Amino acid sequence: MSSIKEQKATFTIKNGPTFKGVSFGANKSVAGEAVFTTSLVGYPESMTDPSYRGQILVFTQPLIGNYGVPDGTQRDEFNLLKYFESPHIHVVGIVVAEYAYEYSHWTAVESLANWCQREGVAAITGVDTRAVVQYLREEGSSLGRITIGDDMEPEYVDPMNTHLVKQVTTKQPFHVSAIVKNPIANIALIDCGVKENIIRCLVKRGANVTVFPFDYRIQDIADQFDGIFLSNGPGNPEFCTDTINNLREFMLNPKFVNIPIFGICLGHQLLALASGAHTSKMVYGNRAHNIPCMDLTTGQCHITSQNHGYAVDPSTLPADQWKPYFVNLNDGSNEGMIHLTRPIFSTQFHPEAKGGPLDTDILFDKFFNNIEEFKLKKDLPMEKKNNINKLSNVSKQFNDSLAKERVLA
Ligand SMILES: NC(=O)CC[C@H](N)C(=O)O
Repeated sequence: MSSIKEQKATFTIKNGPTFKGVSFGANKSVAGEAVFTTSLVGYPESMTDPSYRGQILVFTQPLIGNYGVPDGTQRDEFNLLKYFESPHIHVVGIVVAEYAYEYSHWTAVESLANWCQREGVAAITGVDTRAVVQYLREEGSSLGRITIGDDMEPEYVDPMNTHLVKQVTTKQPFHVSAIVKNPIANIALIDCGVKENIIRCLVKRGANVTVFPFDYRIQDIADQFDGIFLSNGPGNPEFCTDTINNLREFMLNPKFVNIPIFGICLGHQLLALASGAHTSKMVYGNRAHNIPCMDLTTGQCHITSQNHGYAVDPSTLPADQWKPYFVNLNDGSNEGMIHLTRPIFSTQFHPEAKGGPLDTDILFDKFFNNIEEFKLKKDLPMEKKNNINKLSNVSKQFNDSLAKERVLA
């Protein structure tokens, strides 16, 4: 139960309506981009997803907080955070219709209110979130602010004008071990704000994962790995010029034509930009756990988890190299691309789905199949050629010398 004393709060959309409510979070007025998610569960995961950096998140699920907040420091067998997608909250504020002042769940260690207060995150309850969504759907994504009590109204700030990836990327490389005797692959992951469950989806399949900062020169180390992963992350993809340039150099180097790549969300957008395609801001974005996407190679529909405000324009994909892989069956937007000749593909949605449906988890298996094929193709001396377990030569010494979790500062 929360011990806060009731304090009024106001949620205002720039050039739009004002909503009066009650504060249940930090005593701190905030400004950011107002976005909404229609997901029914998963507020701890969404709020700690680095892709939400700088945003005010409006939950359309009317009752929020009823299952409290789990212990964000607990780690699993891979030393990954068990319940959170990164160690801290990335949204600057949350807006809910009805905050559940009483919570109950076997994993809960504190209330959503306490967590927001500890993390300096504003929270307002009593808002007609249906009206907020109606407004945002008509007018498109907008800036917003939450003002606590009689505070001075904070200036509106557009987080999309900042290099948010720089803020959330690991500051040094780190290594997550597969904890099996014979790891099946060494994967290099470019961290633009990676979610813990993406790393988990890789290590639980038996790969060692070395995570590099967003601007790490992937083209200098790629030949020591069996696969490259490009992570999700916040903000406008066009800000990540370092990553885009590195990827472009990588793609142009004939030495790397057989290396598998898999990119998710921002990773998909960066791969598209590196290939010469364009991205643009969507009207209000897609944030939900139930978005139908069709696999254009099979005609099958999958229900997907999403959180993005930008999209790739598929008509700008160089048609001699790429084809669209998935399409959104609600709004027709691009949901992925696949290379015509190389083992490279990417998705706009989140196959790791934390939270959300696991329909597209098979895409991680597809990435691992590509890795197996790549290992078979490797130009090894004849006597080693049939040894499919022959791993790339990333040095154990290098991995051992690295941090074992993301480096925040
Ligand atoms: N989840 C993500 O990676 C989001 C990608 C990008 N920041 C967008 O909003 O489109």
